[in-house]
Amino acid sequence: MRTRGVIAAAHRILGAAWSQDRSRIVVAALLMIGGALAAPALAVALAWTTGRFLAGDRAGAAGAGAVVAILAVITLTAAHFAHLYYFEISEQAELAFDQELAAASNGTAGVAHQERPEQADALTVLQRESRQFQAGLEALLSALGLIPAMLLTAVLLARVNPVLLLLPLAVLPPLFTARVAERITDRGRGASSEGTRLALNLFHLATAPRHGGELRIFALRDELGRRHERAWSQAMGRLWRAQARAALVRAAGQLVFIAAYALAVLLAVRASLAGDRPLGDVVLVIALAVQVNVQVTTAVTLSQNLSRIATAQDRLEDLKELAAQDSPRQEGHPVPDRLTHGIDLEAVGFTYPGATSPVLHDVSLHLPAGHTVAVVGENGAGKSTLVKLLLGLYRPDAGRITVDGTDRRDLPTQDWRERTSAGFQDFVRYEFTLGDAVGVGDLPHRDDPAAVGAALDRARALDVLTAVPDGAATRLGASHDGSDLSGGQWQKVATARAFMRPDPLLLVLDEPSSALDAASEDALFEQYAVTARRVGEAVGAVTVLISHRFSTVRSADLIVVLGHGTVAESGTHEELMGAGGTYAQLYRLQSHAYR
Ligand SMILES: Nc1ncnc2c1ncn2[C@@H]1O[C@H](COP(=O)(O)OP(=O)(O)OP(=O)(O)O)[C@@H](O)[C@H]1O
Repeated sequence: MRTRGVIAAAHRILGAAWSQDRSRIVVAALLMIGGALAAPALAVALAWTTGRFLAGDRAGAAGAGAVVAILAVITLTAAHFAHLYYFEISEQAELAFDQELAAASNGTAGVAHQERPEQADALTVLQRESRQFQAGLEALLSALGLIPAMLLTAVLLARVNPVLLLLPLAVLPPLFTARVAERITDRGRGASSEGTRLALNLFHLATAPRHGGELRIFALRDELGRRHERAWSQAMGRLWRAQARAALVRAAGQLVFIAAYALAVLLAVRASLAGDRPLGDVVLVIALAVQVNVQVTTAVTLSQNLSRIATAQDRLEDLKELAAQDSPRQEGHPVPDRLTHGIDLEAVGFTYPGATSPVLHDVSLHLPAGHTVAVVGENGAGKSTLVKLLLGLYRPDAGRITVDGTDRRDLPTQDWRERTSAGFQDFVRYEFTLGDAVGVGDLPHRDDPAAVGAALDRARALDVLTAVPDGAATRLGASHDGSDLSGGQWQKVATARAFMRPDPLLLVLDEPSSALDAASEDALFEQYAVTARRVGEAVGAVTVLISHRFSTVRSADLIVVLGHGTVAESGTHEELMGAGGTYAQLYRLQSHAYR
């Protein structure tokens, strides 16, 4: 057990809760302590009731019985009332953890850390652990009640017979076998997880509305049903066998405690028959011995929970440390108001975290200020990677990128970000109102209907506004009972978001028309050319467009063809056609296909 880590975690949880609302914590702690002490007190009251009853003291027995009832109510309800007091505070602990995790995850300059295997794994584990933090305060408050309750139980048992102090030792075998059983069940879960995943996937396939058409056309219902049943029964068979073995192991451990329990009761009975102790002691031992089992088991579970929280906390700190190595640059060379020269890539090379070979190598390019640049190349050529480097989401491993002669890394990250905009290929579907889903592209103007309307117009997406029931106020996405958009409509919203910032120095559109119909695509590119010209003239912006449609890229001022991770060709449409290389071949191929 990592005692120091656990103490640090406990200190942190209590400290945060204390600073939020002392009085609630005090009341919750008192209720937990009261509830926990009521259990051994109940055993005493039972013994007392028995004694009074045997003594023929009816009134005394009735009074003691009333105390039993009151203590029983306290035992059963105190924890629930305590929960009402600490519930909100413990939810806050989870929220605080989630926020810290989100900050560690997204508070960096780039996104590379999220892809390094060790950090990606830590993130996945921490996302699952977040619920633990909500339970942390409850665990601590329970521990606060448990300690005096265990002490009181020990004192009461020792008074009957000091040998009974050995009872907690009898709880250890069941605890040990419970852990072994848990491991057996875990292994069973692991062995059946592939089958369970497959079965769930088949179930999802068979029930998700969007698969309905295909399933009917190919008459796959029964076939899926058979596969689902096979996968499910295979997985459940394994799990059942594991659980049966685990139950046997658990029962073996419990037998040890049952033997010790019987022995303890026998000791009390013998002392009572010998007239050394009152008969009430037998009742006391019967009730207390069960509590010893509960107390020790709870203590171990609580310390395991706290240990898990401590581990999660350590992981989060490690993640924060690693993320801090890539913290956004706050100061540096000021970002120019307008570009006069442009953006240069000088022998840039890049390898994804965890990958063995570079995606880009020796890329040298001049992207002139105020010009439109089109990037083309086959799937996986590195086009999206190139624009992510330009946007500063990844850092080049080799070479550098300069903005009007200044290394991009010397520009304050936030200032550079504010002068860039992008429509990504894997854009986000924000389930906000339509207005917000567009407006967040420029937070200061998020609530400005004119700015949102203009962005929608630039993206040729005004039809989305009229297609939804409440215009810009329509909540988007399935999670709101709102209007779910089509794939093309979502893409139009993403492009409109990219057009929100009024004067970007770098505007990137990565395949903005992949989901659009032909008419929408033409309208978008027509409007894109207008926007590119406008920002080019206004601030010398460089607009970068990635597209597989050669007819749309031909009008770009510069066309860059990527191949084998580097620049294969670059020039204007006319120059590249004249050179008769890859571009010319592909262009002819596409125009031939269209004809
Ligand atoms: N996050 C990532 N981690 C590791 N490898 C990646 C990652 N993203 C892309 N790659 C790899 O880098 C290469 C270039 O990918 P990229 O997305 O830049 O290509 P692209 O030219 O934009 O392709 P497409 O035309 O299909 O969109 C591919 O081989 C891809 O598998």
